[in-house]
Amino acid sequence: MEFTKTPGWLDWYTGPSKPRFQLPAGAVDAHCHVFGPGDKFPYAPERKYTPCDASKEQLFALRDHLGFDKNVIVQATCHGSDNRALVDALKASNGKAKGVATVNRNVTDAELQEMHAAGVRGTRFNFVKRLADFTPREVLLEIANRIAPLGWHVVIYFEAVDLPELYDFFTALPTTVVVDHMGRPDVSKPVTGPEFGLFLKMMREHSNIWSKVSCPERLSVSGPKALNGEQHAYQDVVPFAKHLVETFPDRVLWGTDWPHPNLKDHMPDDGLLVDYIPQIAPTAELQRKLLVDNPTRLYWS
Ligand SMILES: O=C(O)c1cc(C(=O)O)oc(=O)c1
Repeated sequence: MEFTKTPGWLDWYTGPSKPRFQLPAGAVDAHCHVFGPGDKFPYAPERKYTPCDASKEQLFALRDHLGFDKNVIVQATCHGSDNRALVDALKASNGKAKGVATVNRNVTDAELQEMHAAGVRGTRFNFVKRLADFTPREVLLEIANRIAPLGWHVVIYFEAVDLPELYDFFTALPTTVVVDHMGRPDVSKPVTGPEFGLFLKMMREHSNIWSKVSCPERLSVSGPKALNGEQHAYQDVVPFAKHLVETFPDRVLWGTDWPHPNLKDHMPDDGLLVDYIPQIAPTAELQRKLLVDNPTRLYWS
């Protein structure tokens, strides 16, 4: 099938730099995606955007170039609940990738078992309105109760303004819960303010809730951008991510978010995104927890 990219689509950055920051041995890129290729794994009819292709081979080449050991591949909304591209990538990874799928209530136990065997360890619930249609809470809870016995967790993606309304649902989930991209804080507001304060309270009071401290390139208002050798990118996001890493060192994950769906402003150099990490995890111990220990515990044990 032939697909036409969403107008204005930015393709991922080719020829990323070699990071100056040397990743610790066993580091995991714990949030990245594969897109298609569309002629083999068609994009879902209900998708909200049509991306460029981003294959498993290209993802694994990036992993090796940046110095990561493994990947956690997260089902992208452009594939809906058709997890074939994800499962194909997991099976081709020689044990070097685990996955987070998107399932609906019609998924069978046999399908869940098959995904588990391929390396899926979580399911993703999306509350970002521009990306996914609304699913009733009772359906999501039903899915969470189905996947819990497999030892899977739930990944949630939402915007900070929606947290007050979603708070009770999130904190009642029966599994480990991993928040994508810090719950998308408005970084022009203070890190000590009430909006991020609610997110911090949720993490403080619920030890099953984890956060990915990823996507500064999405959240930053001030920049500077991770381009042209910039070693101090996305200054305005640093206090938010650093606070989470230092306060909850055993419940944070980091990922590139390659191939960076729906960026409108610029496409970062992934090598420089890796160079952003020591700004938010300033010690070797914090870096090891963020990049090695935490993702290994959640996905490989
Ligand atoms: O902010 C986004 O547009 C976005 C989209 C997706 C997806 O479409 O799955 O995943 C992400 O992690 C981020």
